Amino acid sequence: MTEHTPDTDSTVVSTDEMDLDELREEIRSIDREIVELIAQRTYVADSIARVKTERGLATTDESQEEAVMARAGENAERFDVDANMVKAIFRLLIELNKIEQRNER
Ligand SMILES: C=C(O[C@@H]1C=C(C(=O)O)C=C[C@H]1O)C(=O)O
Repeated sequence: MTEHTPDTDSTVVSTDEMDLDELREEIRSIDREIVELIAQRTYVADSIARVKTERGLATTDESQEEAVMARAGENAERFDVDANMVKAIFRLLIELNKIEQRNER
């Protein structure tokens, strides 16, 4: 059942709506953190690109990509989220990093 409580303006808002707003605020904060972490991952890729240039290494390192993907699967299981979905996201993150590295070199 939906309860109703007056807010500070004395208009009536449902507690269900308040919960929804709070939960969406939580999502908003998480979304910001996700983008911040993607940015951090991309900055590290810039540094890796410089090391690769110095050492004459190729941008793509398949064995490292396999290790990243395996870790993504393990972490998905650890946090009980769909491993295929998490791996699809990591595939995109890897491609994003490689585009960034190619621009950097
Ligand atoms: C970041 C690197 O460059 C590429 C991008 C990777 C990634 O985003 O995880 C992994 C391997 C490379 O193909 C790396 O070599 O570590």
